[in-house]
Amino acid sequence: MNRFLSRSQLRTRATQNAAAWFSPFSISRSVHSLPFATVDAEEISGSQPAEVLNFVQGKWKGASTWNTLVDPLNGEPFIKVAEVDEIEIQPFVESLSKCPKHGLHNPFKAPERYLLYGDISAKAAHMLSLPKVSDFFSRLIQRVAPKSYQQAFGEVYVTQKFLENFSGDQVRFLARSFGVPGNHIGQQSHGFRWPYGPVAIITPFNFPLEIPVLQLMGALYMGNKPILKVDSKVSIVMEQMMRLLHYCGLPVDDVDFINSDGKTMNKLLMEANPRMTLFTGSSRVAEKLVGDLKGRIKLEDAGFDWKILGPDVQESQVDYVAWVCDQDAYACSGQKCSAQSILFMHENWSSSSLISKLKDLAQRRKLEDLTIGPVLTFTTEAMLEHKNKLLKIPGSKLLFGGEPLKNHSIPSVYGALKPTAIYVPLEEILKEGNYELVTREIFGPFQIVTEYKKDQLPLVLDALERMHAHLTAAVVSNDPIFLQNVIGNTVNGTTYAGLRARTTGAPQNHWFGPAGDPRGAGIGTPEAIKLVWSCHREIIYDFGPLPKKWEIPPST
Ligand SMILES: NC(=O)c1ccc[n+]([C@@H]2O[C@H](COP(=O)([O-])OP(=O)(O)OC[C@H]3O[C@@H](n4cnc5c(N)ncnc54)[C@H](O)[C@@H]3O)[C@@H](O)[C@H]2O)c1
Repeated sequence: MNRFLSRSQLRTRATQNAAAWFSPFSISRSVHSLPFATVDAEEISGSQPAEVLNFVQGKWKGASTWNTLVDPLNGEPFIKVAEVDEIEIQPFVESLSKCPKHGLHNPFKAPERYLLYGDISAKAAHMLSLPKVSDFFSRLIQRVAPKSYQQAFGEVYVTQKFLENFSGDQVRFLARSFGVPGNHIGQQSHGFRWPYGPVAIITPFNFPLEIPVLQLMGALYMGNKPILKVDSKVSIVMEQMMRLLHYCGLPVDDVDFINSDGKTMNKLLMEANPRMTLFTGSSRVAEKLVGDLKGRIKLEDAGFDWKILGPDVQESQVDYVAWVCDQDAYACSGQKCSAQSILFMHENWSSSSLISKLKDLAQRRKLEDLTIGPVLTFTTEAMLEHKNKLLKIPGSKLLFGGEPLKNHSIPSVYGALKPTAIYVPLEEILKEGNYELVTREIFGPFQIVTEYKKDQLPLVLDALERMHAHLTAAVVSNDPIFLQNVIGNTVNGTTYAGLRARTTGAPQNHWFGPAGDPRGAGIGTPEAIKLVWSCHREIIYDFGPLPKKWEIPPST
């Protein structure tokens, strides 16, 4: 999609739709500004820096420290985040502790709030459907987590559709219970979905809107009171979304929103003792929090996501498969937790034009439209060093990329690398000394490519068995026996299978999350919400009456 063309189209539609939503009095205002927003995504700059606040106990609040963020595209200081430090966490701790373990609502308490959240979701979905609003969030995402307009818009769109899915009565259906007849008259057991009460949500930088909104709303739907912390680099997006949610009727006491560094948040968690924490981010921090929180946590952590190209190749499909590989590995500059990290090609594919087509597609990515852009958690040097280590493995070679981006002003705290692919022989990957290096997640435009011969599928499966993260995967084949073999011998939580299989794609219509780990969380679907944000409670009704002539039996 051409960014400028699409934005002007969006603007026209925005004017029409906004007129239907806002009162006649506010139409002219809505064309120029949004009723909830406190920033203009286009205007934020060194001379007009934006400010990001915290929200606690029903009020927007500053902090004693302002963390200044630099524009990832030019290094200009452009956003000031009020970051709470360790001695300022008390209001957040108190606010969370006001919520009882049985939550703000449950099937026996304030059930009207299930309907309230259906209404809030419907209104928020409608707001996001207004092109002016979706354009605002897409641009704001681009400012802090540079990705193409279409990728940023995708986040807004998924969020809108998710909110539509949980409009009307759908929130109360999440809390659907079931009953089983008992052993005698008057007895019945009922299973209920119960909230945890005070909970915490911690999310990373790469999806500034989608991940926090989907998890936040899931937590609220089930009756919890969350404190939400988004990576400060991008928390401006969620700060503005909080304002939109308040505008759509979110009760101000239901959610606290905090900006802080990881250490302060860690301390807050230890003091506030939330009954459940949902962590999305690196495995390093995830494992630390599992210990600190004594296991009261669910994880969406690192992904070293794989794709296997099966034996069935038709030349007419090569373009398509190459295009999906390019999108999976390099869209959002490889900064999706579902990004393709390693590609296992059957030898039939290596003899096709796949790699040369993949190289052409990767090379048409450019900084101007952000189809390639800054890497926010790896420097260029760190990625080049990783490349050099890989190239020392016997038989490995650079397929393409492997150089810094040119002609840019991305600050050196961030990375800037051309889309890169490195071939490493399968036998070498499996060697003890190499395996950890090759399967290290590089959160950037970086993938490993390897080849397997027709009798080497067991080696591929061995490589997959040894991985520690099992998030997404793709098995590109329409051969049912091949698919059965690979799916039956692996565990990834979100696995695409078939000729059109991809590793990325976390829409609202299917489960997204790791498998093979009892701590694994999920996002997006009713099953994910129920699993992450509620626990099972069984009420066994036993009303009687007592049998006639009942007598006290002997002790047992
Ligand atoms: N599985 C998923 O759904 C998913 C989605 C997106 C990203 N990720 C993963 O996230 C990683 C990239 O994000 P990142 O590098 O910013 O992750 P990160 O773990 O460094 O940070 C994630 C969040 O945790 C906070 N944090 C850091 N230390 C903390 C501590 N001690 N206590 C509490 N909070 C703390 C950070 O401030 C941030 O908000 C990649 O590994 C990627 O695969 C996973």
